[in-house]
Order: sequence, then structure tokens, then C-alpha cells
Amino acid sequence: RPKGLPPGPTCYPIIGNVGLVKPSEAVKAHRKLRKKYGDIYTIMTFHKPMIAVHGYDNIRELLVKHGDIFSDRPLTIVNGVFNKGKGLVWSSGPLWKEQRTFALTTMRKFGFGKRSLQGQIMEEVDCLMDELEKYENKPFDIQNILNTSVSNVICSLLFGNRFEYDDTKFKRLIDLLNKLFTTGSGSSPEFIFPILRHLPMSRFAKVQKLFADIDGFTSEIIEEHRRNFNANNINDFIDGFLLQQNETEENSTFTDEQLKISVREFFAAGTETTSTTLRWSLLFLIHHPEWQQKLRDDIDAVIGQSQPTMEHKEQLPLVEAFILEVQRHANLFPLGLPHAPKEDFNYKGYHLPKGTFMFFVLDSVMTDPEIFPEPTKFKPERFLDNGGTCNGEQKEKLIPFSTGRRLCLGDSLAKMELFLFLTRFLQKFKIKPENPECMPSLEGKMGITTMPTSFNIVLIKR
Ligand code: HEM
Repeated sequence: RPKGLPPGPTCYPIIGNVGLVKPSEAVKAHRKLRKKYGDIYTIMTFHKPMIAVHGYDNIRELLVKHGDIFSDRPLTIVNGVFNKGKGLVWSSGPLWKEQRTFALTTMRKFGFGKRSLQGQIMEEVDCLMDELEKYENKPFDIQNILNTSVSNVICSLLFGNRFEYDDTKFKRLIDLLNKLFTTGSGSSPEFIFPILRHLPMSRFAKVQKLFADIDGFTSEIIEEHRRNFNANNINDFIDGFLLQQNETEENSTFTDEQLKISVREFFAAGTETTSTTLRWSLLFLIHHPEWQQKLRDDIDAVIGQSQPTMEHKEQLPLVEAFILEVQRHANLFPLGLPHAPKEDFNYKGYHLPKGTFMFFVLDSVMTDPEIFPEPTKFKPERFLDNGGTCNGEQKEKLIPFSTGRRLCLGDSLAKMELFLFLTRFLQKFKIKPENPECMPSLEGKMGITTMPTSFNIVLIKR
């Protein structure tokens, strides 16, 4: 291990610590490593150091206070080989800055972060409720239906239209996204050593194929937008990008490749994440019928059967507390997405070299007993103060969307979706397990995100 780096386990010759952290058990492994080496340690993947940072204060200090240094991504197979430095989620430097600002401004024009988006979301939520009525009183797995519904919200913003639940092409796309999230992993060696993707057991050759298939679908839509482009009628993200492309010089960052990758990334980032959090919500509702009843009573008293809006969120602190606790438990991105310092940096006596692969371990915050006493227990009430409102330190320190300059770009959309979907769902249905004697597991499976194991539910219309 090069001198000056944070401590870490003894390295084997050549391979370093490869094999020490199994991707499927990365969270447990990092908890163990923290116990032994402290909040900041190094593990070596061959000759490359990977530095893990635990704890709310360290994460805030580096990602927020020194956000100008820690907002790049390290070199991985995704940005180095597949995206060639373009896109939004995996890009760095001036390209990332320009594209993030553009994406935020453009998405805001179409309602992102504004109350006006809720009408669009509610339309989708009501389509979902109609669809769910078909499954009343019989056990079924809601995963694909939820994915389709959540994905339709992002489709409206990106493409200006939604898809029917039985649209065969769209169903295949949703399936591809699902495969992407279960196949990919941010902590496997081939992720940072692209050459390893040629090994027979590498999953990243599969990921490359999945990217190509998703791009095949979105390219058709982009081409259609190009054919019908009208600068006076800008309806969605793709139109906005094409307009910008027409108005900027040829060698700008607004290239065809950039558009294709950004659309794919938005689409992937905006679908599985929210949909998986909703599935976790349903799982906790069947595990905690007492909370199901409390939430429903609250919703009945405050809005009855009228349409939920974001204005109701403050009046429904139990719903908000429930969602926050679900997000804490779901621990969707336990290791966050990797960052890299854009220049050498010294922190707490350690040398953090430019470009190093760094994990900011969000799991260490979600499960911190100092912030969330009895962290393994499901206790939405921890987010409520004595007056029954949902504010306070716990809410502020819950960072499922990360923090700093690379804070999730879709956090406001996701929060809106979670509140509106869940509130409407509780107004319309009671939810039960398929078999109360054999409850589905609350143990998550690690892919790109932490997903619940497949489970069936039974819905009873109210
Ligand atoms: C519950 C739902 C969601 C969770 C928990 C979540 C979480 C995250 C996290 C942890 C990151 C990494 C931040 C970092 O690098 O430090 C991220 C990035 C990102 N998310 Fe989300 N996300 C969610 C929903 C969404 C939605 C709905 C969208 C789309 C509209 C979205 C778009 C993005 C994008 C574009 C980035 C990359 C930002 C950048 O690198 O500058 N996310 N998200």
C-alpha cells in the first residue's frame, strides 16, 4: 500500500485485497472493516487503492465543505469504456457541471421540483390504481407494474409521453432496467479494471449488452424527436437538448452521444430507485399492520378520499415519518456512488490522492445508533417530535440521496412520487401478505441498489 494512505487490511502480493469484499455482502464486509480500521480505511484492488469513508461528520466535511474537491467520479468501466466520459451520472469535471446545470434547468421547465409536476404524477398514480384493481383479492407480485408506473413519470419528462402497461416493447425495456440493477455492482473488481470484463465470469459484458439494448429503444424515440423538432414547441427533455444543440457551437458538450447517455441514465436512475423504495414501503406495511392502520386513519381524517397533493404532506407527518423510516431501512445505496478527489487532499493526517476511488458509506449514517437509536428496529416515530411534527435532527441527517454537489438530481421528484403514490395507495387499498404464517423476508439483496427479495401481496379494495 502506498505510504500516507489510510490504514487497512494486509495486502496479498499482486491481488491486494481482492476477494475480501464480496459484492453481494459488501455492506457487512464494510461494517466489519470499519470496526477494525476506523472510519477511514483503504482496501487495495490489485495496485489500486479504494478508500472508504464512514460517519455523517466525515461525509459532510468532504462532500459538502470540500465539495469542490470531491465531486468527480473515479475512472470505472462505465465512464472509461462504455460512456467515454460522457453522460451525467458517471461524468466529471466541466462536462458534468455543464450537463448537470442544463439537466436541472431543463427539467425544472417541465415541472421538476415544482408543485406543477404533481398533476402529472397523480395521473400516473390513478392509472396505477385502476390497474391494481384487476389484481384484487389474489396474490401477485407488484414489481413490474410498479416499475412501469414509476418509469412512466420519467418517460413523460424525457419523451413527453407514457406507455400502456401491456405495451410489449416497453415491458421489455422495464425488464432490461431490472436486469441492469440486479446484474451491475459498484464494488466488483471488473468495475474498476475494465480489462477484467473479458473474463468468462464477468458480469460487465452483460451490462454492456443491456446498455446497448436500452439505447436501441431510446434512440428510436430521439430520432423521432429530431424528425419532428420544432423550436417553438419544446415539450420534454429531448426537445430541450436538441434546442440547446442547435444553439451551441459544434464542439460543445451537447453531442448526440451525450443525449443518448443522459436519457439512458435518467431513465435508469429515475425508475428502479423510486419503484424499489415503494416496494420496500409495501413490505413494511404488511410487516407492520399497526402502521398501516395508523397511516390510513390519519389520511382518512385529513383528506378522506380526495386527491392527495404535496400541500397535504405537512398535515400528514405520520406518512412522512413512515417514508423516511422506510428509506432508512431500505438503505438503497449503502455505499453511495463512488467519488474521487480532483486533486491530492490531506484529511485527518491521511493522504487522499487525486482520482482515488472513494466510497462515502451512507450505510454508516442510516444505521448510526447515535443518530437513530436502536437502528435495527422499524420505528417511524423516531422522526416525530413531541408536537407530532416531522422535523428535527434525524430528518436532517437522513441522507439516502447523498449530499453535496452530486446530491441525487431527482430527489425532489422521488420525494413527491413516494408521498403521492403511497398516500393514494392507502386511500384505495388494504394490503396483506400472501401467507401470514410465512412472511416475506426483510433482508435486502445487493445489486446496484438494495432490493427486497420478490414477494406476493394481496390487495383488498376499500
Ligand atoms: C428513492 C429514490 C432515489 C434515491 C434513494 C436516489 C439516490 C441517489 C444517490 C445516493 C445518488 C448518488 C449521489 C452521489 O454521487 O453522491 C444519486 C444520483 C443521481 N440520481 Fe438519484 N435517487 C433516487 C431517485 C432518482 C430519480 C427519480 C431520478 C431521476 C430523475 C434520479 C436521478 C439521479 C441522477 C441523474 C444522479 C446523478 C447525479 C450526479 O452525478 O450529478 N434519482 N441518486
